[in-house]
Amino acid sequence: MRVSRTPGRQNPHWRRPRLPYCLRHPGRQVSCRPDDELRPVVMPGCPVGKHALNTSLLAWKRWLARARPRRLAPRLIAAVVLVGVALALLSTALQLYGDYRSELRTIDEEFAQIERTTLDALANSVWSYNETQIRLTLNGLMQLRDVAHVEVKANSERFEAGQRVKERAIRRGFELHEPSRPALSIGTLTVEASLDGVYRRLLDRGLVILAAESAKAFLIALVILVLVNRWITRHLETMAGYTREMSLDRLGREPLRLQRTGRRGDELDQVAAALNDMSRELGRELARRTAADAERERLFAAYEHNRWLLQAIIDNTPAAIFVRDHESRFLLVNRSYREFFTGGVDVVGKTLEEVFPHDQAESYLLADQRTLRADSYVQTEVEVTNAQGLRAYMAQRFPLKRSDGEMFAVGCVATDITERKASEERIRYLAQYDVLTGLPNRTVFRDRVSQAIAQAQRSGAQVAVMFLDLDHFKNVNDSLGHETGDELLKSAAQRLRNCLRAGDTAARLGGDEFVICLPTLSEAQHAISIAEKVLDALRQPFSLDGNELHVRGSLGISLYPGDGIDADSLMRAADAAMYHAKEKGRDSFRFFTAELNQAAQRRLEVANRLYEALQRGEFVMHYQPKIELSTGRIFGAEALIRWPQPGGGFIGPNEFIRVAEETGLIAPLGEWILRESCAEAARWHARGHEGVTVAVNLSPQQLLRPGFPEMAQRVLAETGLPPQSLELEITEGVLMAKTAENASALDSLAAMGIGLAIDDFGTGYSSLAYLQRFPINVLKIDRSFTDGLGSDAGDTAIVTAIIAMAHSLRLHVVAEGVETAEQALFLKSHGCEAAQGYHFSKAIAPDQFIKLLDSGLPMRIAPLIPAPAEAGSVK
Ligand SMILES: Nc1nc2c(ncn2[C@@H]2O[C@H](COP(=O)(O)O[C@H]3[C@@H](O)[C@H](n4cnc5c(=O)[nH]c(N)nc54)O[C@@H]3COP(=O)(O)O)[C@@H](O)[C@H]2O)c(=O)[nH]1
Repeated sequence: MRVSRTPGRQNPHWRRPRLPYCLRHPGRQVSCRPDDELRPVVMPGCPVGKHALNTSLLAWKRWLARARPRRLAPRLIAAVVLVGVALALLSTALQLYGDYRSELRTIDEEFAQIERTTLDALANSVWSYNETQIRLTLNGLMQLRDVAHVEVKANSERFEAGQRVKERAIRRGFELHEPSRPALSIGTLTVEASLDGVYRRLLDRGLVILAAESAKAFLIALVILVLVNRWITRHLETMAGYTREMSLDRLGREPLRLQRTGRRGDELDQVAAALNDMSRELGRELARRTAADAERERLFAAYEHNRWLLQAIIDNTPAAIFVRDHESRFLLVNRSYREFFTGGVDVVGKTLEEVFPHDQAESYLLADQRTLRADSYVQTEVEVTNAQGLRAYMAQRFPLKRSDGEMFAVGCVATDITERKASEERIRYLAQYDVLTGLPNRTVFRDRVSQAIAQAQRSGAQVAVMFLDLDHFKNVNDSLGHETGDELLKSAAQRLRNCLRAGDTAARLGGDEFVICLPTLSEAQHAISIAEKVLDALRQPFSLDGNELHVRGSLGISLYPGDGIDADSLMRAADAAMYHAKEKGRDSFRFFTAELNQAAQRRLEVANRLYEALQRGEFVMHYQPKIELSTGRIFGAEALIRWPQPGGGFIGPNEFIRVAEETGLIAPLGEWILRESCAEAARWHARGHEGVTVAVNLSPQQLLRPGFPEMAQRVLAETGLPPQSLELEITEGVLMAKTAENASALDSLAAMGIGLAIDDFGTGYSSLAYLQRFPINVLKIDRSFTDGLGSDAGDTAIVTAIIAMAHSLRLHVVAEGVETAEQALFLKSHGCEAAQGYHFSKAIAPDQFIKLLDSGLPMRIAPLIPAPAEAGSVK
């Protein structure tokens, strides 16, 4: 880049300020902007006449500026010549003046000489009146250089020579004295010297001097010019050319070199050195600035990139982001903010009041101010209706500070928490309500009962707590499926609600268990009427999925303060009363009593002792023989668990299996039962009773647990029992629940060779479909049907039908609960392959069972061994 000769137009660094000026007041500057052009302006209050004059002066100045010689040498010559001529004139004038004075002195000396040499002779000539001599003397005087006229006056005589001079003459008169008497004047001599000659000589000499001086001055000027040109001007031109040619890329690189010999160190060298210094410094400065510019450009590019990146990030972040200054003016917003809060409109530069309705703007402003006052994060929740509907946002404001610590704005990141809030609401709901029925759950119910108790304590009223369980709900679930079961629970819950007043609470504890709280009960009779109302409501048929279901309920009632003084004790009491109602024939209600309290306490005690009993190995297995009816041979046994109690007797499985299921202990307990039964059967085999099978009852929860088939396989491997010698008894309900998982587990078990029997067949759905679908080998007729054989036509018909159906499906049939020889004979005559029951043997201890096997005797229709003491009696 070259340095411009008119830098103001091209290069801002070299720009010469061009100030506007007033045409009327050219010397006066007026205020201007940096980019103002030189332009005439008229200042107010300037007389028009002066204005015109100033315009002319300006024009002249410009003309002179243009006409002024550009080169230094001619100007120098002119100056030297002018000065030389002036000096020559002065010197000539001085010389001429000296000559003039000298001429005058010469004239004076001539007059003195006349006085000395001529006056006495002339006085004698006059005294003697020697006219010729007088005339000769006068002519002689006329020979003097400047004498122009001489005149002698004596008495009346007058003698003269030359011409009288009227002006520019010096006249001198001399007295002529009588030679003998010097005091006596005899006449006068007047001599006139003309100055014309003097002047002429002076002029000639002046011209000569002037010419000589002028020539001298010219020569001197010429010499000066040559020298100045040689010593100065050409170097100045070199400097000018160097400066003109100076460009940004040559700065500091090519130093100025003058064509001079030797080291002088004079002003020119100093100027050249200064120029080189300047060029070098400028070069360095340029390099520094270029580097700075490059760095600035790099930084700016980086800044632009970062800004773009930041904007891209904040625009693509799902959170809404804004920055507002002290005056609530938006400095920055991202795309999400525009979408969520301003309907897509860009609001940067606008204030809150310009964007939002007054109330909204006011609340946002208050939040901003709170953030600035607090000087820390401030979190608020905002609800906004936008294109996505009503959304909730969590706005986290934070103060923004400058490097000096001064707060200048509020930043905010607002995240959409609509889903989270909905989830929280849902979690809160789930924590308090039963999803299926919408009724409060146990936690809320306990709370309501506690509140009711607190209120009753003040008012002296009673509080009733009811525990309701749907009778045989399990059967509905098992036979019609869970969906229908769920629908039934929902409908039952609705009916419960309909039976209650405002202020009463109905809740679902889980499964088919409901609880009701009646606060401020004035008398127990009111609880009875509600209980009857509830049971009556349940008695009305339920129409679900095209089925008409008849459901009953069992209901227990406890009262505050008589049956308990807190929510838990009242609920336990109502639960016990409900069990009592079930035991007493269902579809009824019972109040809690002291005896029930004992039973409930016992259930609690069982639950508490169960784990320790398992750890200590307190359980034992008993085995009930299974008889082949055609031969009377014992071909297997059903393993039945017993819990012996100190002092004799057992706690029956009916009492603790359900507790084990409720507490989750059924898993380890079930595994122990399987291992113990398989080990025992392996012992039978070891004693030579190969082929004798053992049937183990499976709780529904056991089969549904993942890994059950693997566990069974492990147990068989550990005990050495062939899989074909193991039969697992499952209920119909197990097959109905979670069909896919069951099918997989049952298939695995069957694939191993384990036999599968359906226990209590006939009490559930009795579906042929699942018998075909699952790998079942055996049907066990429930003892409730066996019980009516021969006496109850219905039971007899059912049993014969089951036997026929099982055979058609190529299944073996085992009749349970055979207590009489008639029942055994009937079953045998109708093709039932096997039976078990008290008629043959109760469940007996392992050693007894081995003895029975070892005896090798076939079972007969009549019992072979006397019935032992009641093994299942409950302690
Ligand atoms: N998951 C497991 N359940 C088990 C296990 N052991 C037993 N049980 C289940 O407990 C219920 C009660 O069993 P229990 O008190 O042992 O009663 C069994 C027999 O004693 C009884 N029985 C047998 N024959 C007769 C009879 O002729 N008359 C009569 N009144 N009762 C008789 O029946 C019960 C066996 O029933 P079932 O299982 O249906 O074959 C009971 O439901 C057991 O299943 C266990 O180890 N695991």
